[in-house]
Amino acid sequence: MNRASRSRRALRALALWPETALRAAPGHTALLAVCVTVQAVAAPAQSFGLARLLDGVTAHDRPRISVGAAVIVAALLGVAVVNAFSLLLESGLYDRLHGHVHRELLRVNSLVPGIEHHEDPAVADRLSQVRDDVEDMAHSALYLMAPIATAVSTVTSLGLLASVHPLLLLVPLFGLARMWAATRAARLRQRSVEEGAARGRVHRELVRTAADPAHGIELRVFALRPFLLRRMERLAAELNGMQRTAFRRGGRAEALTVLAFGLLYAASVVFAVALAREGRITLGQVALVVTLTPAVQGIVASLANSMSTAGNMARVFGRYRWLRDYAEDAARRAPTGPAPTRLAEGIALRGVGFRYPSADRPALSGIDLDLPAGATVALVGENGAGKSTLVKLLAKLYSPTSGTITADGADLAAVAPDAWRARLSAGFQDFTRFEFTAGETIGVGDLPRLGDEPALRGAAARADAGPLLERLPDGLAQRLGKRFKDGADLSGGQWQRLALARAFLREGPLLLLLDEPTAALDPEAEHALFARFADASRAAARRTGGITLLVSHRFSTVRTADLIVVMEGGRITERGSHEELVAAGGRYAELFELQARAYR
Ligand SMILES: Nc1ncnc2c1ncn2[C@@H]1O[C@H](COP(=O)(O)OP(=O)(O)OP(=O)(O)O)[C@@H](O)[C@H]1O
Repeated sequence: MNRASRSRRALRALALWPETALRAAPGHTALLAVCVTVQAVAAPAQSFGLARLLDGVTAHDRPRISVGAAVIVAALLGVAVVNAFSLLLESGLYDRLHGHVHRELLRVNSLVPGIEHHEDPAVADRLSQVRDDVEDMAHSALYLMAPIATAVSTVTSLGLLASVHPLLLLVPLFGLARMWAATRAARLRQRSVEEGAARGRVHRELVRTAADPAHGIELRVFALRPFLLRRMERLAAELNGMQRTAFRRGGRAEALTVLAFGLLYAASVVFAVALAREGRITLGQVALVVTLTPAVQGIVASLANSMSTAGNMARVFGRYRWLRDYAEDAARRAPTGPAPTRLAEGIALRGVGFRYPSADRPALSGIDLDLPAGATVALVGENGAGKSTLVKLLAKLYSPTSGTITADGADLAAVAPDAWRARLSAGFQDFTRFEFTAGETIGVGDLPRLGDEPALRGAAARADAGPLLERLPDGLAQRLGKRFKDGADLSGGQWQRLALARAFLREGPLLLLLDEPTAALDPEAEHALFARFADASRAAARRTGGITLLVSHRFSTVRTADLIVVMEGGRITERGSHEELVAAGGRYAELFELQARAYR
């Protein structure tokens, strides 16, 4: 990308800075801008007042003395009032922007229909950077005030200095060199942050793994803490090294310009005194130079800071803008076709292949499979065979890299992902532990029925979670999660039953995806649960043609399915009913026999 288009992009990103503040809290932003303007004018106004006062005293000019004193007092009072008021405004502005940014990121993230973007390391790094930028974005309205203040005080102070002698404008002009050095230093620092993004992500992941109580047991059993610590230290040392180099390179030029600026500043005071000795300027004007020049130094410093803040904000909002464009583009490209309301024939996969963006081998190849309407289909196969990948393709979380999936002949590629997912329900082995109330934990499986107590109890009963609800002191209203004082903690199996109840809440889904959702239950409990569920869902399946796709390693459950599909290395190797597959004497029969023997 050339320099012109880079600048255009930076300017577009920069425009989002005030736009975001004004959209989140227009009143607060405008009032705070007025406050900082008053604060910025106050210092030069006091210098001006002092000059008037001194000249009035030397010339015995009483009106001039009064004007000088009035300007000083007004500036002092104005600052006092505005300081008190802006404290209140600042916290309100931060809170509003913080809420706005979180809502906006959630909105933007939910525009992306699939989860492929999490697999692309470049996209994942940028997403992680945007998440890290949230605090900067939440503070951005406050950061915006510094450039406003700087602009106002630059104009007033430079105007006053030029009124004494135009040559004095050389001092702030030299300040531009300082600004260049500060901007370059900030750019180097930022570049080192971006270059270290991948390492930073791994480091954060390691910290999360080490600190998450969920991993506490394995960390202790395998004595993993020192191992994790060594990895973290190595990554931290690499990151620190990159940052140190950037700081050193940027800092040297910045220090030199600070020194040179100080020397020029001293020269300007000597120059003003010389002018006064020749009678070309008044005593008040000397005082103006002496008191304003330190302020000018401050202004130049804040100009440099504002430039570096603006550079930082251009990058922060640039990344956010990229995410927004990416998500809006993904949403625009997503199909919009309607989803079927019932299935007469079923779902057909033809020549379906899939390769994860980061993988060099396909996870699925040449899958030809018919899932008949109303059937219960079990997927079996060893770890890594491709079962979960197939489930994710059916949920439209990924799109096949080759082949087609059709529902009653209609290509799923043309169906809006949200519309299709509204017809699905799903339960996974690595389910989410929503730390809401027990009722809500089930109810999020079908948001319109979040508060429908009979429906929640029905789903809980189908997942055999009824006795669990009875044992909870507040029943459906019981808060879950040990992080809350009144929260009940559940065992892995209990959490899993609630997740299963969530999957069973939606009435008559066209496709119920159950990817080892009962792995934490014992085989008998799993078998009993599915036998009961199959009875209960048969009537609904007849009505809507809904298909249940179950992934399980438990053959006592698998054998009850209408159709069993065996997968190996991303391909289907066998299919049929339990009896057919056992009679065929293939891999299924072998695995079934092995497991049956273990239970005898
Ligand atoms: N996000 C991913 N990125 C890259 N490769 C992946 C990803 N997820 C899975 N794979 C690979 O795809 C292949 C199929 O994995 P999948 O999870 O579908 O297997 P599975 O049959 O469900 O296994 P399990 O019984 O262990 O759950 C494996 O080789 C796995 O390493």
